[in-house]
Amino acid sequence: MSQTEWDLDEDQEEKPFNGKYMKRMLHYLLPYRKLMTLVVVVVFINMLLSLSEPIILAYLIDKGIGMKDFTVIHILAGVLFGVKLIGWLLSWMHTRWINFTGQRILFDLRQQLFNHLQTLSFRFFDGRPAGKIMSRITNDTNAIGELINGGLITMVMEFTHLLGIVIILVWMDWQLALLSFIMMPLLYLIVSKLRPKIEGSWSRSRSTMSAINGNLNETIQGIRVIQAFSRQQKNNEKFNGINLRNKQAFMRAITLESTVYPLVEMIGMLGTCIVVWYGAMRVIDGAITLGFIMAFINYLWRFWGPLSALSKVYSQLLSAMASAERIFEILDTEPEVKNEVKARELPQVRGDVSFKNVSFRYEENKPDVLKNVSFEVKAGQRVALVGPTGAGKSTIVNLLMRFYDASEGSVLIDGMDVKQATLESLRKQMGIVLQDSFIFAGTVEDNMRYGNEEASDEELQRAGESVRLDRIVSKLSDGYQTELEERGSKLSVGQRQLLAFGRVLLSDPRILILDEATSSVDTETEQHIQEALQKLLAGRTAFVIAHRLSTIKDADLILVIENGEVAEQGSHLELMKLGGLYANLVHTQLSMQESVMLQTNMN
Ligand SMILES: Nc1ncnc2c1ncn2[C@@H]1O[C@H](COP(=O)(O)OP(=O)(O)OP(=O)(O)O)[C@@H](O)[C@H]1O
Repeated sequence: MSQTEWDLDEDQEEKPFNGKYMKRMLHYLLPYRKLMTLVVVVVFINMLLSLSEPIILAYLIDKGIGMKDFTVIHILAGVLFGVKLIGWLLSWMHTRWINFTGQRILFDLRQQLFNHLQTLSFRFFDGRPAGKIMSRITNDTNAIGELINGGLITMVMEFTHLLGIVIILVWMDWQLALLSFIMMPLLYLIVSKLRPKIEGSWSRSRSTMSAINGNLNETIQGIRVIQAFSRQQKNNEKFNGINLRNKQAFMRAITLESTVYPLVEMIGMLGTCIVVWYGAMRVIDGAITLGFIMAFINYLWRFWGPLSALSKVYSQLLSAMASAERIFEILDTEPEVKNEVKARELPQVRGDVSFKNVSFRYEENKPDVLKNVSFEVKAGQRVALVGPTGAGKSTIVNLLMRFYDASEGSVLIDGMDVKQATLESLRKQMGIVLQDSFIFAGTVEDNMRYGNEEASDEELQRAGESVRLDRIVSKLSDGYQTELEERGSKLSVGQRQLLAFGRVLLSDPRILILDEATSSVDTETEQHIQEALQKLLAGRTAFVIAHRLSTIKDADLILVIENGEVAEQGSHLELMKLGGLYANLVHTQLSMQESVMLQTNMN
């Protein structure tokens, strides 16, 4: 599935309320419970202060202006100012505290996810595009952070605010209060009918935006292939389609929203107008005072704010539920390959390796990729793994590194089952160089020291010289301190390979795994690589997924893998004598080489 398709097949944006997830989310608040209690108290006091304003105003109108009492006017104006000032101060405080805890919670959650992610086994990453995992760590943690922090406080604050207003309105005049709520059923009907439509359109707008991002990502990553195949026109059409869908979804959402909310406000206003009309008449009747009706109307104005805030928090809550489900799914995934309870440190190994009747499948209910594989390798031997593509060569080294555990049988190092060793002590003694070595952003030295930070400068220099990296480094602007970009894009394929050799040599593993590069480099670099390789392999048990006849011929043991089985094993001479699959492979390669040489000579 392409990135774009994954994005169009967007995860659900909202999920019904789930008490279990809510409890788990609230757990993240626990370390900050004291501060949060303080926030709730401050918010509550602030709400009381804010609710007192219309009443103060009413007194000011009735007792001050109405009775022409300047002392009351002075005092109440001062009180009003004081209330506003304290309110502002309290708001400043609780906003600061909420932001502080919000950031702390986000920090904790992101850190926990990142730490956990690094422990997960390859199988977890096999079936998930990197973009999706990244979006979980960024977007989904944000959604949860916003809810457990701002959202919950808003909920408490606005709910008590709303309750306070209703109580005051009923306390002031229950008949007038009932009259002002006359439009509520109609409002409820409109909002409950239209809100899902608005939310749905926004959700579509977001998911099409995500598809736009996915498409951009795929285009940037694959720009070489796109241009090489001249696919720009086709890509434009595809992008146009997604872009159009995004525009339409946005327009629908904004049209609905700009119709519905003014409508809601107008209907709300109708209720207020009825109160104004009826209240004004009662003021003239002398049944109520001017200050009273002013305060009453003021509370009515305030009524809508908490309602719309609560409806927003509600959708925030549902989208946080969807995010929580995705995040907890990652956090609840146990690493498949992990230290057994009785795992021991693997002592310094000699390097004997044996596979005993090992079978393996990548997925349950799928056929075995390795079938009953057995072989013995003595310490210091060089093993060449050869065979057609998809035969299972990489899978063998994956099991040796314990990236996956064998489904049946056992993998032994110096006679000890790798499952009994702690992962760290096992992998510390192994080194792996893949065809396209991953280079991290940082300096050449950082990359060299990746497996052994404590190495001395001399060791670093020596490793660099051994693999002929020093010649490349001396041509770089800052030598070993030259900054490399992510994936080492400034370096050529051959240079990246030599750097990877240097990195492994410095970590000095007892067992080395090497996926020999198939891509051709110029003869000089090839010669450097071969020389570096000899240095690297010397004195270590080495498994080479070999493509070059020269490497294969030099091997102490050749394992010919076919359809997940060891079809033949032995030395070059033994296998040539056997005249089987290996002999055939060698003949094919030799005749290919001859025809290339013939062609070169003819030209
Ligand atoms: N992560 C994975 N999930 C599912 N199946 C996989 C996975 N990796 C490899 N396979 C399958 O397992 C089989 C063996 O793959 P493996 O990579 O070991 O072959 P290989 O001999 O190293 O091939 P090549 O020389 O092309 O690298 C193949 O059929 C492949 O499709």
